[in-house]
Amino acid sequence: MKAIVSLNAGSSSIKFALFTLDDDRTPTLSAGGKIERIGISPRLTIRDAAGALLQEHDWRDEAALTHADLLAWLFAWATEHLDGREVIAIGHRVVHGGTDFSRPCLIDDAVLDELESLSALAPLHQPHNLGAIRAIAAIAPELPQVACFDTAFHHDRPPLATRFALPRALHDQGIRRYGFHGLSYEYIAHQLRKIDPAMARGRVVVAHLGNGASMCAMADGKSVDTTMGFTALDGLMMGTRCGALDPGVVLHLQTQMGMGASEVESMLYSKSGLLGVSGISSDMRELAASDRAEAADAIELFVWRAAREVAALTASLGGLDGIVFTAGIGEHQADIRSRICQRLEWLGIQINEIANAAGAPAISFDDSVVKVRVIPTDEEHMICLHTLSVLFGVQP
Ligand SMILES: Nc1ncnc2c1ncn2[C@@H]1O[C@H](COP(=O)(O)OP(=O)(O)O)[C@@H](O)[C@H]1O
Ligand SMILES: CC(=O)OP(=O)(O)O
Ligand SMILES: [Mg+2]
Repeated sequence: MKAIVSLNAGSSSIKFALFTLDDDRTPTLSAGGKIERIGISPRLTIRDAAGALLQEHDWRDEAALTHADLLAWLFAWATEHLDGREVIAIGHRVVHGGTDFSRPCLIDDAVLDELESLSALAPLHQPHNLGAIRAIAAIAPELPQVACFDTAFHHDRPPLATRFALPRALHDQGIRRYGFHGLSYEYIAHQLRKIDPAMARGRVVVAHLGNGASMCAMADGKSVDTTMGFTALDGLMMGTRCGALDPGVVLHLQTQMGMGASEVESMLYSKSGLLGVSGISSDMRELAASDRAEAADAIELFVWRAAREVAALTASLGGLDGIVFTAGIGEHQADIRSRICQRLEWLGIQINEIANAAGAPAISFDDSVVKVRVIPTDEEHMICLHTLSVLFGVQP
């Protein structure tokens, strides 16, 4: 049986899925899993389509294990467990597509070189995405690999939303707001159309709150604005990233405090956010379980910034009909959802605390002006559909 593999290397995780194809090329999930907490204490789980556990592994306190180490482990596991399935292509999430890549594409050396030149704009992601592609090309040079871009969903936003108030020439050189998490937003837009078509046609803010976090303002399922910009540093506070920051701080760190560019980069990408403010962890579950004041400060800032960005995106949309929470924190941490919504009551949001705590899919009261939903994201599914579209020309 033919199969497609989707690989999604995030900043703190590698998610993957194996889909088998029936005769008319419809994909069915066969197994999927994730290695999470990379850089802290990696943990792997692989499940079959029914959710039954196939494999579990804990690399306790092995913070030094890299994405590449863990990928090698995963290949070895996959090779042993393909059970006669023939992998016909691998689809990858590639975080940055720059100005040129507005749709998924087959990867060749020229594409790889161009994507490599964008690595500096996504240092927590692009090197892992491209590293996986190169590793697979070395083992199976004939196997088609497809790049699916996080930036593509935002490509057709109104031009205003892509512009920085910088000299015009810089925009033309590609220094503009791109936006990320596009595969997740595209999947949510598809799901929302099925689950709640009226809301899908309206003005919706999708809050992708994971280790990386951003929000997308969607009108009729299309991105009109988003919180991330030129890089995945902008916007919300994240696990280890600062989010929106007065650029004067960067100048001050360099000119007055003598920090070099790479030191500043490492501070903004890897030592800030929840980790930087709490001094405890980048992992929201750990902070929620902590009774230390620093953990509470970090969570409060995360919530406050999130509520502020929902309001900003509401201005971009000219009003708000719905909010969708998704990704690790958005799907699983009811208290964070509740606290963000409480700060937005003035917008007409009435959250049903019982439904929210119970993990229900709709978490606002029926008469809430703004409807609030939780929809689990599935970037791997979107990657599979895009890979099929590149191979066989069927649009997702
Ligand atoms: N049940 C859960 N599973 C995964 N992540 C969770 C869960 N509950 C809370 N989280 C939080 O979600 C964040 C990870 O989100 P995720 O979307 O998996 O990240 P990534 O950006 O690496 O894809 C962490 O802060 C984690 O603590
Ligand atoms: C773009 C981004 O921040 O991705 P992730 O959430 O996977 O880190
Ligand atoms: Mg992610």
